[in-house]
Amino acid sequence: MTQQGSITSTLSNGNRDINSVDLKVIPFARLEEGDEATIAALLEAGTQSGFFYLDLQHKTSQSLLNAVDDVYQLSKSLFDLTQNELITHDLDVIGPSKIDGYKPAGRNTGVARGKQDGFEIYLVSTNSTLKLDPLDQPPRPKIFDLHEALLSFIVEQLHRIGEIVLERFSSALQLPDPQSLQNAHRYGRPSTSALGLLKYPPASDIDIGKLGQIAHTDVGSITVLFSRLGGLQVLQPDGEWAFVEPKPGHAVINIGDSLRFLAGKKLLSSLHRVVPHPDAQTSARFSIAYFMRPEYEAEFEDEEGKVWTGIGWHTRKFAVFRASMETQIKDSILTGRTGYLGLLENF
Ligand SMILES: O=C(O)CCC(=O)C(=O)O
Ligand SMILES: [Fe+2]
Repeated sequence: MTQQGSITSTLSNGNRDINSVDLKVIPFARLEEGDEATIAALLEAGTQSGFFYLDLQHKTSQSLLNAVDDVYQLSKSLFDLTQNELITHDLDVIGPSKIDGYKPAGRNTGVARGKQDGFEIYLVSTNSTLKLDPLDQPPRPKIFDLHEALLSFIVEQLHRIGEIVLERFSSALQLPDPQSLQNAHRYGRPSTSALGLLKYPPASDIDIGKLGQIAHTDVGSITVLFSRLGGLQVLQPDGEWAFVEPKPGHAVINIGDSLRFLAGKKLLSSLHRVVPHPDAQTSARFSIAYFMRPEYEAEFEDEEGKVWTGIGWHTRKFAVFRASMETQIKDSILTGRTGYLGLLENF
């Protein structure tokens, strides 16, 4: 059986061959105007792969692409701060939801046996960007306050992209309640959504005990990702891992657990991980991810028919991210598969 996402091409990089996946490309402008062929392609990507490229090269998305460039600069400056400064905003200390603050490398399990994770992340919750609770604004590095307008703009734009994707999935899947997906993600309602700034060190500068990001399905609904260097890999139907190469002017979008569950398990929450890429030998890899996640009280059923709230599933999943590999392998929460962690071999 041929499945979208199973076709790989081999890129040549120096002496190394790199397996990469040919994802569907969905032009956002066509999706927004409701073009039927584009919606059909979206549905195919969502049901057969769970990943696609969103083409943002139309002139109406130029200001968003400019904002993404500005957020890269912000992210570089942020991670130039000392560890001592960043750790004063420790995400595990700021609050139980882990949606605001800094996580240093090494706090989670990593992508190879015996390793911890190799990436830093700073999360800015959408609740705090939109000031949903003016009394609960976690203190953050000054650089964010200097770029408040940029953060509000990009969150609004990326949330809007998420809403369009939800609307189109909703109609294409002919869900019993045509508003159910949108109603679980209302803009301005408290949710675990967040903008994530991630940094992976260059291969030349890797700490021996820390590597990449462990294989996982995303906890939320839609992840909109931008990066300039490779490293992200998806598990394909044939069981092989393949790189999702970055494409200028495009975002990489993937579906997470919450959307899969909200859509009656008709969409795939694809397994992915981050490993060192041959192109990232000497440069650090920065990625920008908008994690669109359901409202706290949205409800859905997991694979076994157990009912969760948005916040409940989030809390459950993050406990597993922090657990040992022995615990992670015992159930399907992290990867959607019991007994499989998708570790990088020979490391
Ligand atoms: O950095 C990336 O490319 C992917 C990050 C990711 O999968 C995540 O943080 O959930
Ligand atoms: Fe992810």
